[in-house]
Amino acid sequence: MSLSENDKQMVKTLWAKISPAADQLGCEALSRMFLVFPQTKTYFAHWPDLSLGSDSVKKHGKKVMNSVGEAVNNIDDLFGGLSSLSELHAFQLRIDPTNFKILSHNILVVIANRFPDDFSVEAHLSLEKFFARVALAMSDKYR
Ligand code: HEM
Repeated sequence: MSLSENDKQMVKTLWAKISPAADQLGCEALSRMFLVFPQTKTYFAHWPDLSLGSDSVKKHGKKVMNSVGEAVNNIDDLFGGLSSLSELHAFQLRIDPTNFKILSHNILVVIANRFPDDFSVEAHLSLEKFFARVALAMSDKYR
């Protein structure tokens, strides 16, 4: 399933609106992921503190959302744009790729929660498709 021009425009417009809050969104998305899907915490056992809104979670949330912003900038070539991150997660970090869907879902939830007025049915659909592509692109180097 590929992104239509309309999807791309929708994602870019929504991102322009929400990106000033990206750090906060990233922190909330990770915090939710750790609480709701605790199996994801095993990859971060080396962090001193995985609790809701800890410094490590804040710092990492910022990094993750920076790369989501980069993905929006590379929306016409998501696989190219995310290839080195995919490689890192596949070969150095050894993350099971099913987890990409879990994190993407949590990012979607926090966007809906923090920006309910912008989360129209159309925006939801385009964002859902975008994150499905991001998750797929992040899984690309595993093969
Ligand atoms: C949308 C999907 C994701 C994006 C865009 C993303 C992005 C990133 C970025 C930018 C880094 C930092 C890389 C660096 O320092 O060079 C990173 C590190 C990391 N990611 Fe991801 N990530 C994603 C999904 C996941 C998932 C689902 C997991 C595990 C459940 C995960 C586990 C890790 C771990 C363990 C690190 C290293 C953390 C550390 O420095 O201590 N990532 N990720």
